[in-house]
Amino acid sequence: MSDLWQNAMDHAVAIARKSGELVREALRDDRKVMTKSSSIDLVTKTDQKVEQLIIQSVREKFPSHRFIGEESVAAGETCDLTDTPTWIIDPIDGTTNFVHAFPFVAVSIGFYVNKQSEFAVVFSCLEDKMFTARRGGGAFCNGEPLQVSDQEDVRQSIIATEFGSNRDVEAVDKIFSSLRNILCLPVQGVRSAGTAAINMCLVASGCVEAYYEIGVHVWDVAAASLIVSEAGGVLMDVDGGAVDLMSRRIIAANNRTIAENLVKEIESFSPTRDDTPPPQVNHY
Ligand SMILES: O=P(O)(O)O[C@H]1[C@H](O)[C@@H](O)[C@H](O)[C@H](O)[C@@H]1O
Ligand SMILES: [Mg+2]
Ligand SMILES: [Mg+2]
Repeated sequence: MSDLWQNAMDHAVAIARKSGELVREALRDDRKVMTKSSSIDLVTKTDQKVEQLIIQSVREKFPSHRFIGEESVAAGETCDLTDTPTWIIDPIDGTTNFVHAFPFVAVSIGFYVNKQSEFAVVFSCLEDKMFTARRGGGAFCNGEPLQVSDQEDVRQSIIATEFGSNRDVEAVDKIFSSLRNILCLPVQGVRSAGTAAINMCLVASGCVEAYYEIGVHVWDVAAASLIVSEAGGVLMDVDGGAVDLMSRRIIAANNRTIAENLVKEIESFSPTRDDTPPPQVNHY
């Protein structure tokens, strides 16, 4: 039977590759930085250009589809996931890396129908690694199948996490307290690639056992979540419940045992959800 979404997935791979070329060119010539919510929440013209490129090209081919894009939401678009086919886009995952030429930068495209992930593309454009997954069809890197690590012992694991862009002291204290608990289990190592999507692809590749973060956004994790689950991994909320992509909290792990070990050590908190409507402005 033919795959209903094959055409869309082929387009996602092609446009992610083209976007990656644009990112690589910009890395050589144009990394002018602007800020969003704070002095450490960075955006560049390239983030905006890539998001526009992806949205315009998809709109031409699939006019009825909807979008959730990081830079469109920053510009005031809503962040609602409905049953309509929706492309969830992070044009540059790892903007701070991009600005500093730290070599992990990804273009991330997730595709959801009826709120279920159908396919995913994460292009780690400086490593030239194209990660893909199709629901029920497995996960791949440059066409090679991916499989999570079979490690069951957290003490023999590497855990990835990030510090995010929240510098609120209470949140930073919780982040450090969780990190301290996990380091002192002890685990064999803690790593940060600087991008949620690549951290999760490292889980899918079996290089790290788990990744967790509080403060991510839906566009950071929408694509890589399917890549992790299709590689045999699990997704969990930091309190141990089912993951909710709008909640800005995630554990992506090779198996439940490792994920549950992390749940015990993480001091959780709840950032403002991505699907919270913006405050109403009264024009009297
Ligand atoms: O803003 P971009 O798209 O570069 O993405 C984010 C990363 O992916 C996070 O894991 C990470 O912790 C950062 O906060 C960063 O916001
Ligand atoms: Mg991102
Ligand atoms: Mg981004």
